[in-house]
Amino acid sequence: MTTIPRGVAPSILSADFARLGEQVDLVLDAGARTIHFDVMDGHFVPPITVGPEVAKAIAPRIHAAGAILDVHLMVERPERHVDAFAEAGADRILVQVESTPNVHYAIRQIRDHGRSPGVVINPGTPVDAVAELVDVVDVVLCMTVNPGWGGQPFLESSIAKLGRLKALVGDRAEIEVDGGVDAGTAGPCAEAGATIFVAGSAIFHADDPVAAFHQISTAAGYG
Ligand SMILES: O=C(CO)[C@@H](O)[C@H](O)COP(=O)(O)O
Ligand SMILES: [Co+2]
Repeated sequence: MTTIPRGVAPSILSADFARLGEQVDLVLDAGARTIHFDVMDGHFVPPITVGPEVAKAIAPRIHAAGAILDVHLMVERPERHVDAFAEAGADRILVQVESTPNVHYAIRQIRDHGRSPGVVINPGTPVDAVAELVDVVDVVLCMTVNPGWGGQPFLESSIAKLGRLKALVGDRAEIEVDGGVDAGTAGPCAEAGATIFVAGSAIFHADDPVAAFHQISTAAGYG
């Protein structure tokens, strides 16, 4: 496995898109080493968000800070989009196991671009769905809300699920959590085995996003 930054990964889904560069710089200056970028196509999930051109626009400032761009593809048939995001500067590309019959192929595409692959499972997807993929990815992301929107409450059943996922994954891949992560939920996720903590609204909707970043980092054990 390549070296992967652990800790809190701010999700720009909840940032002010009119000031996107400034908002990314704010969390990079606070110490974020992973910036999470949610891509939604209006099919796999109802909303439509951003694409490779926006990734390309923010990637240079992320890389200049020594951080990585973590692209979460909530799109049908992600294998059609891997090339564009790799060329746009994505460092890690996460594909949903539910989004394609060819998830192993998509992971191979990501690796062939020299990027880091990850696989994502939705709340309704059992951890066994990644059993044949753990050895070909760097990260397994466990959705702790249903995908598609920021600001949803953390699904408490995720803690027991993370325990089952950690038992399956062991030290073969990092475990990332995404959805409803805040200073209250990050600690239990860390105890259950998570090492990467995506947080959107808890950071960018906070009165003081930098303080929120530090609080969640401390709660996760990366303060
Ligand atoms: O992938 C997603 C949503 O589908 C996330 O990355 C959200 O951005 C998380 O937002 P919060 O739950 O932290 O507000
Ligand atoms: Co996400």
